[in-house]
Amino acid sequence: MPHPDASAFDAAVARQARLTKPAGSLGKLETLACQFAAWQGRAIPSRLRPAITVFAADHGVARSGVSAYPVEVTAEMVKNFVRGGAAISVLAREIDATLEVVDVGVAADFDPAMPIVHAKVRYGSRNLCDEPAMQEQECEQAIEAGRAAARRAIAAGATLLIAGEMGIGNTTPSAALICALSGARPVDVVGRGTGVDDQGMARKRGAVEKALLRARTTDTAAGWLAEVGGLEIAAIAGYYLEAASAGVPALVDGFITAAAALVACGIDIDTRDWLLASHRSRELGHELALTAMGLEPLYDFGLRLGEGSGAALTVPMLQMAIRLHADMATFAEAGVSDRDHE
Ligand SMILES: O=C(O)c1ccc[n+]([C@@H]2O[C@H](COP(=O)([O-])O)[C@@H](O)[C@H]2O)c1
Ligand SMILES: Cc1cc2nc[nH]c2cc1C
Repeated sequence: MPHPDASAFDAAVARQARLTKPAGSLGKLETLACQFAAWQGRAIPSRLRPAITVFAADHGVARSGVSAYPVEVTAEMVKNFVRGGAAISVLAREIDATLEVVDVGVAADFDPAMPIVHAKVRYGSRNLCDEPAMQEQECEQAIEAGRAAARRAIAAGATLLIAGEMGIGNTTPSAALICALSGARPVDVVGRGTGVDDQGMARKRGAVEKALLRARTTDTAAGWLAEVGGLEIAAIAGYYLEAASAGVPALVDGFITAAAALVACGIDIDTRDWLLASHRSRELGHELALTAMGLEPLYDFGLRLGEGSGAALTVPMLQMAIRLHADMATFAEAGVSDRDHE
C-alpha cells in the first residue's frame, strides 16, 4: 500500500506558518489541510471530488428482535435512496457528490432496471448466533463488490471516498466485530441502534455474546468478518482496502463503517493511513472502535443515522480547510507583520 507523502505534508505545514493568522489559530482546519496535502502528494491540495457509495444488505439476526424496525425497511430505503428522498440523497445533492447504491445482500428482489448496482451475494447473511454469517466465498465476493465500487468511483475522478450503509440489524454484527477485534466487552459496545428498548438491548447483548462464544477460536480479522459480520460490512472493508491501495482517502462514517474499518485495518494495518473519521456516533461503542484505530472524530452532533450522512456533512468543512490553505495571503504577500521571532 502507498504511504501519504511526508514531504508534501511538511511543505503544507510550512505554508500554514506563512499564512496571515496567528500560528495555529485555525486549529484542526490546519491539520486537515496538511493531511489532504499528504494524501494528494501536493503542498496545496485541490478541491475535493467526493463520491458516496451506500452498501445495503440484510441480516439473519434481525429476525431475533435486535432492531426497533422491521427488516423490510432495508429494501424500502434502497428505493428511497434512488428516488432521492433519503437523508443521504439530500446531502449528496447539496455537496455535489456522486451517489451510488450497491445491493450486496438485501433480502428482496429489485427491478433489474432500478439504477443501483446489483451485486447481491445472497438474501441476507445467516444468523450469527447459530452459524457463520457468511461462507468464506460469500464474504470474499462481498469484499470484492466493495473493492469494485471504490475502483469505479476513483476511475470517475473521485478524490474522497465516502462509504455509507443501510441494513436493519447491522449494529449487532458491527458490535460483535468491534468486540472481537478490539477486545472490548459487549456491555461497553452494544448500543441501542435504531432505538431498541431495554429488552431489545438485552437480546442484542445476548446475541453478541453468543456469537463471540460460538466463533471464539477465530484468529484473523477476515475470519471474524465471515463469522460475525455482514455482507455490507464486508463490502465496506473491501472499499476501504481498495481506497488505501489506490492512495485515495476515505471517510469513516458511523458505528457500522467503523466496524468495517477495523476489519480492513486488521487485514492490512496500512489502510489506517488513508482513513479520516467524521463524527462521533451516539451508538455506544463507536468512539472505542475509532480509538482502537487511532482515529479521532471531527465533531459530535448526536447522529446515529448511518447511510454515510455524518461523513457527507464534513465535506463542506473539509473544502473550507483546503480553500483557506490555498487562497489565504501570506504575511509577505499582504505586507502584514509576522510575530517577533526570538
Ligand atoms: O451510523 C451509525 O452510527 C448508526 C447507529 C445506529 C443505527 N444506524 C443505522 O440503523 C440501522 C441499524 O440499526 P439496527 O438497530 O437495525 O441495528 C442501519 O441501517 C444503520 O444505517 C447507524
Ligand atoms: C427509516 C430508516 C432509515 C435508515 N437509514 C439508515 N438506517 C435506517 C433505519 C431506518 C429505520
